[in-house]
Amino acid sequence: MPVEEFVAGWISGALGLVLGHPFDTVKLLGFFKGMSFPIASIAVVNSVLFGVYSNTLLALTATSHQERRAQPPSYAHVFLAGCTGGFVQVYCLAPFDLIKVRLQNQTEPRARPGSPPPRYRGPVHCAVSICQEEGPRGLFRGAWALMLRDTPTLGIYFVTYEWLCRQSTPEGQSPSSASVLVAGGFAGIVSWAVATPLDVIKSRMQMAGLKHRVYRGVLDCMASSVRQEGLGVFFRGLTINSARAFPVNAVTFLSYEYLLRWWG
Ligand SMILES: CN(C)C(=N)NCCC[C@H](N)C(=O)O
Repeated sequence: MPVEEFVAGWISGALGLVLGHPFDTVKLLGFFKGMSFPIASIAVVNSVLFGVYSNTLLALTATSHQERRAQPPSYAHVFLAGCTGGFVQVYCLAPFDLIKVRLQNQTEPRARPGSPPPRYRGPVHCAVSICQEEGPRGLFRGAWALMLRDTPTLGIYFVTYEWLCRQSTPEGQSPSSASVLVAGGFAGIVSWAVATPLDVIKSRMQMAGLKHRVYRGVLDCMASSVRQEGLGVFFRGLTINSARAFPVNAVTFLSYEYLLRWWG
């Protein structure tokens, strides 16, 4: 199994995240809180995403990343490979994402005189506290919502990227840097626009019992949220998700492509 896509995914994920973290936490007035942790974690998650995506395409089309410019895979295969990568990366992402959301929801990162101490002192303390309070399975709170969010949207993510690259690149040639940046950025926007409703539900499931009531499942969380806040609740954070998604994914795809060209 070629490993270069896993390595390129790891590095490109870290580079993309540095750009996106302030956007990600501004939704919760957090800015740069908990940044060091996601760099390591999302780099690993991105490595799994791009590695599984590329190797699934290899299994479906018998073409390597380099060969795919001359023999482009069908969009059906790209979508299926993207969904597979999206499904598998949830197993890595779920604990990391839960810890990130819990830390970002702490508006008081450090104890201040007269104010209650923050619930979690950092990512490791957060993980240990969740395990002690809920058992290891507690680290996968919200994983179903994450799986429903990421599996289809990552198929859309890679299809959008491939389609936009092909629209701006002569047949059989590699896309230019500008094409990769634009295609990656819009792939991020389109996929996050589709993902936002379940992203809202996912975050509520992850904060259940702390900031939201405990839900009986994804559907209960959706119904309860609509009852209390209307259908608009599903689009909370859409603007910031989209503003963040363009630079993050433009850089992610550009660094991924260049690392594989350099490697290949
Ligand atoms: C809609 N979703 C969940 C995605 N498009 N995920 C893949 C992009 C991940 C990238 N590190 C980011 O944070 O945007």
